[in-house]
Amino acid sequence: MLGQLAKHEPAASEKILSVKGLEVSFDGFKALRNLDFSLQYGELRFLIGPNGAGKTTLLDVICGKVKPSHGHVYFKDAIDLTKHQEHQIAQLGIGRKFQTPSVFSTLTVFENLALSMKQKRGLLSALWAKTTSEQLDRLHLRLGMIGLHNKSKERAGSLSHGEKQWLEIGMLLMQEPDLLLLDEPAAGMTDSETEKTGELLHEIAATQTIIVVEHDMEFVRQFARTVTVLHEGTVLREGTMQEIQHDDKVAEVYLGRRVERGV
Ligand SMILES: Nc1ncnc2c1ncn2[C@@H]1O[C@H](COP(=O)(O)OP(=O)(O)OP(=O)(O)O)[C@@H](O)[C@H]1O
Repeated sequence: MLGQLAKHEPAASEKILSVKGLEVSFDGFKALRNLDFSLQYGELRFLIGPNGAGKTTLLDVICGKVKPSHGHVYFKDAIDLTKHQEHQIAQLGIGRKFQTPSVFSTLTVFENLALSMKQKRGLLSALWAKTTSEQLDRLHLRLGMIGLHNKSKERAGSLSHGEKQWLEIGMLLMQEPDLLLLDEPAAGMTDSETEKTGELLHEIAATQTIIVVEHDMEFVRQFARTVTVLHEGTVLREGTMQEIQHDDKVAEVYLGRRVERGV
């Protein structure tokens, strides 16, 4: 069933995102400096680095929230995202999830997902319009993926923090984005919720591409394939977690300091 949702079958080596020479300045302070970064289809990429390294700013540029002073961000090879507005970028197939879940708490889990479906209708008509069987299939598929099938009729406000996060990921998935940008998806979760979230990310990466900004190194160690370390607005290192953990420079600027502080 998952395979039916894959709209694009690119070659394994094809890039979905290519960031070149990116620079972002806030009142003269360079939050990103000459940053190059690329991502292939189906990757689950973790972005790590010390506070202020530029991780959130990079996601903000990709989704159009922040415009760079220099550089380009190419999506699917030809589309330069720096030339598009935030809502256009969402329509092009990039979904962003912020750290705090924002679900409609008085609506049920099912209604939250139904409202998020990619459609031209307005919010109210979307809620009352008849759901087609194809849409129902998609809704049930996503409900299953996020582990909330048995809570579909419960109000979102009554869910646990972790369940709300999964619902929001499910809502993003209903938009069928090709690229998902997730900001600390496991923050504040219990150990078992964190474990489930990691498994969910791997399941999503079977058909879509994901960038995760993360500070929880245990989570990264357990679930990361490739890790990019940002430092002072640029890429310091990239590799497997194994490689990153044994890198002296990364230890000096980030991981070593975290160990010393017991984080
Ligand atoms: N809107 C803004 N105005 C001014 N400075 C900003 C703005 N947004 C970010 N910055 C600065 O840019 C730098 C990079 O911030 P950013 O939030 O991207 O880092 P980060 O790696 O995500 O950090 P953290 O892990 O703490 O979230 C920081 O020094 C931050 O203070």
